[in-house]
Amino acid sequence: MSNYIEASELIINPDGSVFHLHLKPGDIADTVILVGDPGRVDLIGGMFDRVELTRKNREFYSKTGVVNGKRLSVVATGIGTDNIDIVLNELDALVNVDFDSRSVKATRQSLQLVRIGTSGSLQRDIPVDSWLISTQAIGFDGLLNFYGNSQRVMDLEFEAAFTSHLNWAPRLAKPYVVNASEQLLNKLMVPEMVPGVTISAPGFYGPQGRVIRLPLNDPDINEKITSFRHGQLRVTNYEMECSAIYGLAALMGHQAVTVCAIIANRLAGTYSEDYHPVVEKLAATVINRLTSSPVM
Ligand SMILES: O=P(O)(O)O[C@H]1O[C@H](CO)[C@@H](O)[C@H]1O
Ligand SMILES: O=c1cc[nH]c(=O)[nH]1
Repeated sequence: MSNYIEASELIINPDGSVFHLHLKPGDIADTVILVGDPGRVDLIGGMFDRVELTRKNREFYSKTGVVNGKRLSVVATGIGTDNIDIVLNELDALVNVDFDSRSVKATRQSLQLVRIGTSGSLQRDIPVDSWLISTQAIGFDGLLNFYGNSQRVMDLEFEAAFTSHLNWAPRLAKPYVVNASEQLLNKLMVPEMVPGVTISAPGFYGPQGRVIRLPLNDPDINEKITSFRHGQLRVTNYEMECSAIYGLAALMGHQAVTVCAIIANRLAGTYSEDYHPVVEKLAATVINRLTSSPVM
């Protein structure tokens, strides 16, 4: 069968679960909340009316349950877009690959993927403890460039304006710009939510312009990012996963959105006194919006 996916390409564990996530087809809901911190899975699982299953392997900790009569899953991705490559490919395989015949199903299923994360602000007027929703993501990680036809989901005009403003260094991966799902943006847009454009960086320190001991390749990079404008849009924050979630979701036919609690303001040099209640209220709000009425 030409469609056959070899054992080395999609690794299925002896118990029938997928290699890293240790989840089996049917274990995940249509709506999946993605969090970086595995500790946030217990927080969100604690908001479920009933937990149906819990799985854990490495940093990939998952729960599926029911809230307000709607099935939801929460999956910890760990940190970084390299982990997102694993999580998105395995979640997609769980719904779109027949594990028995090892072939792609004739009918594709679209998941709703909602990342609840933490982030650092790049604009002075977006203070710590704000909530931010990412209308677009800019990937500094380069992950999406490995996939075929990926330019079809990229905003190349935005990319060109951004790289020109920053005088983008040729040794860095080409940044890519991808939009969030319009439907999920509308669903989660509450008055407290600040809309913004989010950079996903392939590191927390140098790649986000932080200097501890090592100097930066471009010491002015954050100032240039803060001053960049593309029409009405400005770049608002750094985190480490959103670009790959938006990019892979768009290529695979899933919907995705990211909301973050701002825990640091890079211009003011401030850090939240305690961001945990901010994340908890954000998660409760997201779950309420996702389960209070049909999303589709
Ligand atoms: O709080 P999470 O979801 O992990 O998100 C942010 O926090 C981590 C860095 O401290 C990165 O994963 C970044 O994206
Ligand atoms: O500044 C920050 C804060 C949280 N997460 C990040 O990636 N960067």
